Amino acid sequence: MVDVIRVRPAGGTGGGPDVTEPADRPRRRHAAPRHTYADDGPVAVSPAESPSAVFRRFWPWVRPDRYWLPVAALLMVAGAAGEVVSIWLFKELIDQVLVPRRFAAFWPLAGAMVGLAAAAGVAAFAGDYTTARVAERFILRLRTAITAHLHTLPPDTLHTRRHGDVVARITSDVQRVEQLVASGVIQFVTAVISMVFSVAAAFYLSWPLALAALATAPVFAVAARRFGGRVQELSRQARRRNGALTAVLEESLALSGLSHAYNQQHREVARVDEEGRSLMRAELATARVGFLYPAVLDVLEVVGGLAVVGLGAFELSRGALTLGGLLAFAAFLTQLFGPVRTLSGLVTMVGAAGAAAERVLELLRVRSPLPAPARPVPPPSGPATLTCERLRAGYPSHPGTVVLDDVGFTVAPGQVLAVMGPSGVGKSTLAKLLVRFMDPLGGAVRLNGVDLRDMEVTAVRQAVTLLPQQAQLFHASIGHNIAYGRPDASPAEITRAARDADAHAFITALPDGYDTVVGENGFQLSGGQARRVAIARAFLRGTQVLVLDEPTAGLDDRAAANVLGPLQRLMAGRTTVLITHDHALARHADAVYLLPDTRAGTSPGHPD
Ligand SMILES: Nc1ncnc2c1ncn2[C@@H]1O[C@H](COP(=O)(O)OP(=O)(O)OP(=O)(O)O)[C@@H](O)[C@H]1O
Repeated sequence: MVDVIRVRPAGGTGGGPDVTEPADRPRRRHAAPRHTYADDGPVAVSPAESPSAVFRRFWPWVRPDRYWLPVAALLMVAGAAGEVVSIWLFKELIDQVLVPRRFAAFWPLAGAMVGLAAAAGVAAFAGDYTTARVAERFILRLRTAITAHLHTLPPDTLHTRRHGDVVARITSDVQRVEQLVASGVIQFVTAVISMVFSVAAAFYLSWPLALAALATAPVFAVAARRFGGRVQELSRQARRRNGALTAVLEESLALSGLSHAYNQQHREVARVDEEGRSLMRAELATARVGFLYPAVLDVLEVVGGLAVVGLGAFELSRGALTLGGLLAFAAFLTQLFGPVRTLSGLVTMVGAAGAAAERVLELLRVRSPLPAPARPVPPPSGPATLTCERLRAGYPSHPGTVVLDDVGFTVAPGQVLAVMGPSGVGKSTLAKLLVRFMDPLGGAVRLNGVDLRDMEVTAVRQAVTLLPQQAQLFHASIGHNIAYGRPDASPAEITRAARDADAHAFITALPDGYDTVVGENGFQLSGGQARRVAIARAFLRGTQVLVLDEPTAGLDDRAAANVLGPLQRLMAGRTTVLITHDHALARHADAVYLLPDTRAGTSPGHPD
């Protein structure tokens, strides 16, 4: 029997907060005609962060491997030190074998050089591998942490972002951040220690030459500062463009059916091309500055080298230095420039990684709009009564616009309440409130009298199952999709749920039965089949409260009739809110609630 509980006129009186004054009347947004894809440029700019703030913020993900950082640095320094010592042996080779032509001294020196090279090679290999391990483990931890963080956000918060851009931040931006806080640190420490070694050795060999070689050092420092800052600025653009390209690509592939149907493939190609060009320009601008820096260093290196050779010739002529000493000095100079080059490379890398870090941090700063309760109440275990009390709801993206106002009803255990109303009246918004995907602006949703806001979001979902409008299937086997809400379910339980949902017959007719992989979003299934798989999933979960959001939407009469039986079985004995346009389906409810229409100038709610 269908019993109309209540029909409320638009902006009605009594109960809810007063929104009847024209000036205060909730506004509905009317989207202006739009012919472009997005009005916000590629993706939003993330706030700038100082390198030290970036380092502090990411340290927790480096921390578990903090002892490996000095180990890696030491191994790499050992490798570098081996090279310094081998240069020293080379000096001895010249001064003790070549100049005095004493071949007997050759073998011990040659043996020492080979042994040293092998030891240095092993140390360098171990250092590089340890660095790579620290780096990869950091990336893994951070990526997992960001993903976990994103999953604390309700779907609407996540959907306001471009998914492709989020993916770019979790993949390529995270990789760059790693260079800054893990491998970058090791490289920095190694380069500094190697530099100290080389400078000390150079001073030991000849302090006038060492001073001449270091004369250009201040110019290096100034150049590093200027180039580093510029690279960071340009990298910000490049990272944003990279996010935008991934976002466009993702959207373009997801909507390929639409572009084919409307013969707009060329426009999708053009969009990707356009974003690709923007990215290319940004990357080339960064590369120009990034590559100019080593070129400037090259000139400085030549100037330093010439100063050494000029002064070295003088020192040689007055006998203050041996030929071997001069050649060794020249070799040290290249050793010295090695770390200097590494450090200068780090300058541009820090700039690029800093820009990526800002984007990752911005993502980590997004907070869930659903506050956690101070004293969480556990979910009801037995029969549940669902109550909506003077519910008022709107979206933060449209402040001042009220979608639902003064919505009130009670659904007793085992009852089915059909919620109806014209398109856009807020039916799906109500569904989101009932599973706490969002909180109301006013009023409350209660389960056995407990406000959903007093429960952890996970507790709410332990008690309430939402069957969304779209079947939402993973690119996985049917069995996996059915057991998604209860991964511990046995094959027998999965089969029973599929039988209850009238899905068993078509599943067993598929080539691999329950192991058939259904493709992204279940594209290998018909709409009705996908819907029945989703119903089986809800069966298996078996919560006391069900929220069914348009379970027959998009199905033709026959497919809708096919899901009717499973739906009735699913709803039996459960507290159910059945949101629907479908009068045939609503007839199976115990009562019907017509959602009040808050839209200006529209008539009171009638079911379509
Ligand atoms: N995430 C959102 N952010 C801002 N506004 C939203 C959001 N989702 C829905 N709205 C707005 O809320 C209003 C109600 O939308 P809702 O999807 O709840 O309606 P509905 O009754 O389910 O419509 P339909 O029957 O067509 O599915 C619409 O005006 C819509 O524009």
